[in-house]
Amino acid sequence: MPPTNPPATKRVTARPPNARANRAGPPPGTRSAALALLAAVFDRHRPLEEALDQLPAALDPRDRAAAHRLAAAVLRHAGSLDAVLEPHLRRQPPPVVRAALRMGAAELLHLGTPAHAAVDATVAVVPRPFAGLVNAVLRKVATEGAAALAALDAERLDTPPWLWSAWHAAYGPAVRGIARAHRLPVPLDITLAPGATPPEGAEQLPTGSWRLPEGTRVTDLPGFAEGAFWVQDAAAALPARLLGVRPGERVADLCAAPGGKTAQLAAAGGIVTAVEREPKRAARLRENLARLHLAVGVVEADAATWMPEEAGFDAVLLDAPCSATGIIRRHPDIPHLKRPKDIAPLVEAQARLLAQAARLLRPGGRLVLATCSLQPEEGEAHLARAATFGLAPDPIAPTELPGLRTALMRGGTLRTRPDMWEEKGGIDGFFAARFRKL
Ligand SMILES: C[S@@+](CC[C@H](N)C(=O)[O-])C[C@H]1O[C@@H](n2cnc3c(N)ncnc32)[C@H](O)[C@@H]1O
Repeated sequence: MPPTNPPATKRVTARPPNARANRAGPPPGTRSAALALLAAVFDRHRPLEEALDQLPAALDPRDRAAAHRLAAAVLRHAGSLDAVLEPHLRRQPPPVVRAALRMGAAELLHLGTPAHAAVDATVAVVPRPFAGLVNAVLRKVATEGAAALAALDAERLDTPPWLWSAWHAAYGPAVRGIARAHRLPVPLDITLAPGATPPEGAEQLPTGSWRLPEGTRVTDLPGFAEGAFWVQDAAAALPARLLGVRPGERVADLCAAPGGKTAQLAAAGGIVTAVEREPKRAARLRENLARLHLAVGVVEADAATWMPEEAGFDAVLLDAPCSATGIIRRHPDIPHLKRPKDIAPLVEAQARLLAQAARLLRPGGRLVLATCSLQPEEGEAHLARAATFGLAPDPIAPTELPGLRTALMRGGTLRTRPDMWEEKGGIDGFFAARFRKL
């Protein structure tokens, strides 16, 4: 379905992103908060989003955003930062000191914090016996770090070897572009509600999404609270569009929270039932839909077994749970949390969900399967399986992907990768395929 651009009625103005200048680095309190985020990911293997939710409620939202930015810089560059730090360390420091060193080095080498501020503030958050070490090492990094970093293969160092091998096998030399994209700042993409006008400074992408500069805080944008738009990467906006929902059609969205795609389906006029298994995530889905003033039936259930009294849906969207290796740009904790052994159980769960999605459709009904993964097992490998569930391919046409023809694969499936649209600021990695029920 081609994107529809609502007529402009009024323009709204965004507060400039990162309004605080970087004269002295991040505001006070953020480095301790960033250390807490890094400990959650590196030491306890918990997702960054969860750790962000657990920061003290009293933390100023700007400090929270700065801590997030700092932690994200460390997670994005951890391998190359370690390689820069290593020559200056005689023995392995304790985890909190290692995290602080990575953080100080990230400020010096990636965030443009002045050397004195980065060094002094990092020294202040480490246990006293390590203050001298951290001071000495970061002073070295301040003077020699940039040259050391330039001499490294940072793209490779910042990519877990198993992912590099898998992406090289799937995409050949493009693996380097993918790894490069993971190290770059990421713009903010939004989808506009029908009839809403874009925030000032937003640029429209060929596929219909709107893009704002990196560092824009969405909650600061006029129109956010009123439900004029929602956050959604340009690639994430494609699967629901490809379903081509018409007003009045009955639509099931099987793995729905936080609800970006549900919102698109409802905004297109579908009568939508959104299924979500996790109660907390279902609550967030309801909140988001309320902000957007969209009426959707939300069901808390396992979509692999959910069967309503009245099935026979016109359209089903299955945005299946996956390894999320396509969204590392926005979630730099993923390479530190996922392991090769995580893929097989996810593929199995996706296959069960696909079988059930097929059962929910009326004959002739449409299904879009999507995953935000770059692993072919979680995408292309499902095509052969779909045939056994009575699903026939419904190839995507080139005209449905304006400006993104390179993402259209043989057989009419979609495969976006983070190295695409490099000049525009990149795009997340998604797989999507459309089917018709026989
Ligand atoms: C990839 S996310 C969905 C993103 C969402 N479609 C959007 O656009 O905002 C997958 C979601 O599916 C949920 N989920 C995972 N397995 C499920 C299952 N068996 N039944 C229902 N929901 C499930 C997860 O809790 C998660 O919220």
